Amino acid sequence: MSNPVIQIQGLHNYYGSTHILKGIDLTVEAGQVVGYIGPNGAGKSTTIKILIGLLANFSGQVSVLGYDVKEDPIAVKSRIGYVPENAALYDTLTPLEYLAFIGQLYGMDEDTIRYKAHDLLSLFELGRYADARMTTFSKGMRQKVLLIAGMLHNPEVIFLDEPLSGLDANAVVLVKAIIRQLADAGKTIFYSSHIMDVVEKISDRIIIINQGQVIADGAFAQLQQQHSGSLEQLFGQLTGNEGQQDVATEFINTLNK
Ligand SMILES: Nc1ncnc2c1ncn2[C@@H]1O[C@H](COP(=O)(O)OP(=O)(O)OP(=O)(O)O)[C@@H](O)[C@H]1O
Repeated sequence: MSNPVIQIQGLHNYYGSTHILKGIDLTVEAGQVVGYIGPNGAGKSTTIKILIGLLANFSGQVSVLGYDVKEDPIAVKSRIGYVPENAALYDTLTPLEYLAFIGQLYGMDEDTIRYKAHDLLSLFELGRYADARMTTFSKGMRQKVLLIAGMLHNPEVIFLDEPLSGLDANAVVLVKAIIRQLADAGKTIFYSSHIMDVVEKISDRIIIINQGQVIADGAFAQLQQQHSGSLEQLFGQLTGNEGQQDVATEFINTLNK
């Protein structure tokens, strides 16, 4: 392996006495789209927060773009992009004001921020809302602003936590194309999502974690050599949740009692 963008060795993390991440080892090269998937509570967001220097209560070696995230979290934060799940936007601001705030944090100059923010908002069909307060924005409109905020400074590595949340079908197609083209241009995309058919289609590599451990890692075609079917089916087989039809029947039987 030549020049890894993300390196994780022996990563463990606890919340209180609960052991969440139980020895994660990963190396990610530049130009890959990596889908990081797993059941609710598996530890995906926790891993991403550690990778971006937001969470320091862990043991093990973690570096991004060659910077140790514990020793040098500021260097990491300034070079990566992050689109958080369920982010609280400062919604009394307008998109332009919010993006100006984010751009300044990244040291961008005001003119660049203004024209980029304006153009990027227009490309996401939010141009006419650029100066509107975000208090009235729908979930998808907020998500679009968050996506732009995470990429505005054109980072080398982008971490996306459930990036398609609330987006309409056209915006999903657009974001998928942006992710693909960014990776083709050499950027690294590390993202977590529960939308299996999208993960299946856009990831060069899929990493499945369950209860804080990596249980599968490879291109979709490689994973299929051991477990045939769609990613959704494979996910069910590997994470022990294959009987969802029976669970649904039991759910309805319980409703009918
Ligand atoms: N701040 C916290 N304090 C205590 N426990 C936490 C905290 N954040 C997360 N956890 C616990 O850590 C575990 C992993 O959470 P995490 O958010 O990383 O999961 P996830 O894989 O992203 O799940 P989801 O798919 O539901 O978003 C869960 O059991 C969660 O309850």
